[in-house]
Amino acid sequence: MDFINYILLLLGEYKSSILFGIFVSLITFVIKYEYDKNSALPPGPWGLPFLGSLPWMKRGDQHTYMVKLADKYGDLCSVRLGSRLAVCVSCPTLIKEMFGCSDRFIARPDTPLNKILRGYGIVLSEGNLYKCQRMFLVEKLRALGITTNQRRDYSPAEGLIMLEVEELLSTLEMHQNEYINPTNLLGLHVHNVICQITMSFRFQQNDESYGTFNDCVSEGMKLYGEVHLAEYLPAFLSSVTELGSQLTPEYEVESGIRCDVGGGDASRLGLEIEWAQKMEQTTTFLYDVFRSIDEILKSPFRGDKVVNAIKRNLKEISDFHRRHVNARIEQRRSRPPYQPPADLLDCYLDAIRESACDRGRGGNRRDIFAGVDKMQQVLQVMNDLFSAGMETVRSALAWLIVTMVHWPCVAERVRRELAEVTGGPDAFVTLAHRTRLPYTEATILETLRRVNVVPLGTTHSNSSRAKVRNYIIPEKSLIIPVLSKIHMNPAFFPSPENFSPERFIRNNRVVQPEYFMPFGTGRRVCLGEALARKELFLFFANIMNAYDFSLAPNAPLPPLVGPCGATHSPEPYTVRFTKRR
Ligand code: HEM
Repeated sequence: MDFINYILLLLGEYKSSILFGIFVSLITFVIKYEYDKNSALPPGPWGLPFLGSLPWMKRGDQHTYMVKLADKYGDLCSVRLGSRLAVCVSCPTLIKEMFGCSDRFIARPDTPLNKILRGYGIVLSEGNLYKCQRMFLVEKLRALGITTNQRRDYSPAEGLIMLEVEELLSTLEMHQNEYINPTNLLGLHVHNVICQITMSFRFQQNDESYGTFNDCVSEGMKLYGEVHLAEYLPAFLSSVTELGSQLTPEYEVESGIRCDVGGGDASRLGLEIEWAQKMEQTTTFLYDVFRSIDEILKSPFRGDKVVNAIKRNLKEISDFHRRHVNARIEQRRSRPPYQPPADLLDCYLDAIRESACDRGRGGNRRDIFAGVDKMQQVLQVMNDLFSAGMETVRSALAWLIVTMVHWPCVAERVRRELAEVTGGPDAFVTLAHRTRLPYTEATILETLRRVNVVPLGTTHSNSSRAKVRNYIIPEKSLIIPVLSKIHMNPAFFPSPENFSPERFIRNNRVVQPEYFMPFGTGRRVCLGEALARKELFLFFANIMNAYDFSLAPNAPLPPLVGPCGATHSPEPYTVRFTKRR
């Protein structure tokens, strides 16, 4: 009893010292725990508690930050983005190993933005749905002649692209000798290629709806590719997750043919706007804390601008697709069944009908929709193909004009090669010419390397804890392939700042090293790679063959670095096209 009293007396007397001792031990424990946890991770900066390294990342410039990290910590490093761990990989062999071999690294991260789409579509889908959809799309694109094999024979896809090339060349003729920004014009025709493939539709010149739609797709890519600070904060994450789970399917399909597109949409849009508003509030708050007022005022994505951008974006894009899908469903009602599909939309509607018939007959054919809402899936695939397939190719073409203005000697050599093979500026360049135009093709590859249209690829994630090079990567980390670091690494590309198409030519043939990966690599390699390569070749070679272009006298050269969201595009510039004789 005396002993207990003695202890209590001591506790009373040294209360503050004991509390202090407990506090110090706790802090030491937390630091040691964090240290032990982090010591198993790939090297990287510690960052701030809760925020990680977010305050150091400029919006629209995260790829530069990732490149700097790789310079400092090596080709496998880690960085905290708020509560999320991101692993940046800039070793091509490692990227191939991680993305190519198993299913472990092919998931997509569950960021709030991704949650809004709830895994529909192709870019963000996972698991069984992803596998079935990828196989389905590869097969259907192949049927249109869109394969990586260099086929010499004419394919339907080449016909669609050539139609747009011809239209572009005649528009350029109308604007001869004016200084124009070619980016939107290129965008219109690239857009038409993907519109034709997906829905047999094309925009006309001066179509007013095109301008708005085009702005939405571009803005969507920009917003999607940016790191929004608020996306990575735990408190915010939970509220967004709640919103995500409330989103209900807006399309109902019965017997595989009815598409009810009324109701639900407004409430879904409302939730997404609410989400965007919350995100913006938090982002603005953090900006207020971490950046100077000047910088905030300069940011083009402040305040209601983000909310309006996302709002307009979602509405315009979904309205557009909904109109076309509805019109097609109507059209199919009045046409004889079992006609060959005209485009991807027809392929999908056929698949929906077939699965309904199969179910009706009690069949057990594999369901390519893996049990998800079919019409929602179709619409999101269309959306994904539009976004992924337009902005990338348009930016690459706009960059090709910039690099040709920067390096006129290369442009001259491309034109010489084209003249020798095609016979002159009045001829059309086709895919049959491709193998005889190695310098032209190598110039396209060198542009993709030098400007990096998709500098950070698309973020992957790991479904389970993984060990890589003796480091531990906790499950559901963000895995970022830093493609721009690889393409500007002097160990792979000597004097990387120089523009030298010759690095892709050996014995007069185009050779692409394994570490050149502008379309990513592995299981989730770009689905549109073959289409993009055909488009880039046909548009670029034909423009170069038929036109000279130049900047206004005394105009500065357009910079080789431009705004970057999911894609990296050039700053606006103007050039004058003159028909070659
Ligand atoms: C210059 C043009 C293009 C470039 C540089 C490019 C680049 C890329 C890259 C780096 C990825 C990420 C791969 C990964 O996750 O590891 C990707 C994915 C993707 N791209 Fe492209 N792309 C281009 C054109 C296109 C076109 C024309 C289409 C449309 C048909 C397209 C559709 C897609 C799709 C659907 C994915 C997601 C694939 C998946 O998750 O399985 N891309 N692209």
